[in-house]
Amino acid sequence: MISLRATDVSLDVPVYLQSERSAKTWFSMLLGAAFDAPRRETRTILSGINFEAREGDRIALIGRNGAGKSTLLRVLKGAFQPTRGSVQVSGSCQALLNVSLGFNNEATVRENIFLRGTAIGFRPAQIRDLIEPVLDFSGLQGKVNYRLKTLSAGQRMRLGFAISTAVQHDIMLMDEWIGTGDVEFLAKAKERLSGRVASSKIVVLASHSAGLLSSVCNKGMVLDKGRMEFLGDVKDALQFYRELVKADAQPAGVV
Ligand SMILES: Nc1ncnc2c1ncn2[C@@H]1O[C@H](COP(=O)(O)OP(=O)(O)OP(=O)(O)O)[C@@H](O)[C@H]1O
Repeated sequence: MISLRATDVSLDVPVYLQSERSAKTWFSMLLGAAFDAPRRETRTILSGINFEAREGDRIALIGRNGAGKSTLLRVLKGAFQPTRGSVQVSGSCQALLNVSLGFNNEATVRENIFLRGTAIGFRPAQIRDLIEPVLDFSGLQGKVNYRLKTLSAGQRMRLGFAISTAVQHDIMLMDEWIGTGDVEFLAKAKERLSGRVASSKIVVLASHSAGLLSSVCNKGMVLDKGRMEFLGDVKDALQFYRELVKADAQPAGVV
């Protein structure tokens, strides 16, 4: 049985704040910048998140910039350890969060397929079988022995995308759709993602596009300042979010 459960998940991170400078001269400002010790504070980014996703659930993560969507995806993937609470994952999990994770600029394309494949959790034998399909999908057959740093940004993105999506998993965690790359690759990438989403048992997708979220997802979770404010049908979640934003835009004192 495939499932994804977050139990009372909270995440605190340390932040280092530089004190406000009101120096009168550029020299005292320079001295302040060099010698003022930053103040350490703890900031809560996620607070008390509880939910369980089961087979067939496609959850839209909805919220303003900085609400905690990407952070929650990273905690679900295990990239960040929650400060309190726990995450239980049953099934294989693919995260499309950072397509250049595990890349090394000095290594060749072939070596990077190994590096990235290892970072994702593939075994060496599995990675060897993936080399040809990855090169084929990314259109980089002619560049297999080139160093990564000689590739364009779009070619690197193609490579990262081709590796990350090479294998179908049970659970898919995604942050927006990949926006770079040329028109031809974008069409290919969308087709592959649609296939992966359709064959995944559980999907969690963070995006600001209401159209995309309502076409892919059946449930929606609204995050605000790291708290889960709503979980339910995706249309109700989008409506809840619109009202939340509208209420905050009202002048003080207006109900
Ligand atoms: N490593 C970190 N240290 C300190 N604060 C962080 C760290 N990572 C994220 N934050 C803060 O956590 C909050 C949530 O960030 P997150 O990237 O999860 O937001 P988001 O909802 O995905 O936003 P967006 O829609 O802009 O992508 C933000 O206020 C951000 O500044």
